[in-house]
Amino acid sequence: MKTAKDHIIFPLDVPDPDIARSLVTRLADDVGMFKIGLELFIRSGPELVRWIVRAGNAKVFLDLKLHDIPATVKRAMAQVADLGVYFATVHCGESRSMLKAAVEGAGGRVNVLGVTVLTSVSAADVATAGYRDDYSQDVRRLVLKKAAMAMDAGCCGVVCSGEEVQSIKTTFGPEFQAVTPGIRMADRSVSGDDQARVVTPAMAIRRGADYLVIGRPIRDAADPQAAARAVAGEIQGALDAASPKGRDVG
Ligand SMILES: O=C(O)c1cc(=O)[nH]c(=O)n1[C@@H]1O[C@H](COP(=O)(O)O)[C@@H](O)[C@H]1O
Repeated sequence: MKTAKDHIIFPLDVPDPDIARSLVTRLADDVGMFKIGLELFIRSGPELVRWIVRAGNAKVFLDLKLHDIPATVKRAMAQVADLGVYFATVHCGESRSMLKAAVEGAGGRVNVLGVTVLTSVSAADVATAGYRDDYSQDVRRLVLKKAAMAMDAGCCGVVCSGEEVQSIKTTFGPEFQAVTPGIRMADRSVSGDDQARVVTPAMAIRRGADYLVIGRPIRDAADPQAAARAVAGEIQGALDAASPKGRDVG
């Protein structure tokens, strides 16, 4: 049975492995998973990934967002799978064969998530990139299209924003995992924010998100532990309020 903190993925978006280790130590009781992204991986490599996996009581998500020709993605994902992490990412991109290659490379040893449309991308960005009007006017349609590719390829789920998560769950069912970044507390902003499609922790849970990726609101708080606990409290409130028949839009 998942507890509130198990829904929280904390990204170790820091440049220094010592800072990352100290955050892991401080937050291990308050979040369910640590995410290592490009910044830390480029600096510290697989050794830090192995350290966090060994450190124990939280899962590890290696977020390298692979995007290349299928043969290259397959070989890279096979290396990721060797590290013993729980989640890894590949961009949904334009080709189903790249997603299939990622799943093949994973070989059932790591859960592959397809990244649909980044939460920093707005409808205007989608229009500028040349997508058809029905996609730029409703980013959700593009997210659903990419999620369908991910499911067809055998991904365990997708990364999407809280604006699309309910449609993902309705369309692809409860087992298809929805990981939702772009999480912001209702009462506090983040300086220089680059996220475009954001929701609160309670909204994400009510709409069906399985996991919330929440970085700066915890990392930059005066007391990151207290901030993580506040997020867990809000998640618990939303879980308690959810009806047994499913969650509604909030
Ligand atoms: O794959 C991701 O984790 C991801 C996908 C996405 O669409 N948007 C997104 O923000 N992320 C990651 O989620 C985290 C968000 O951090 P904050 O914006 O600080 O909460 C960062 O580590 C991003 O790399």
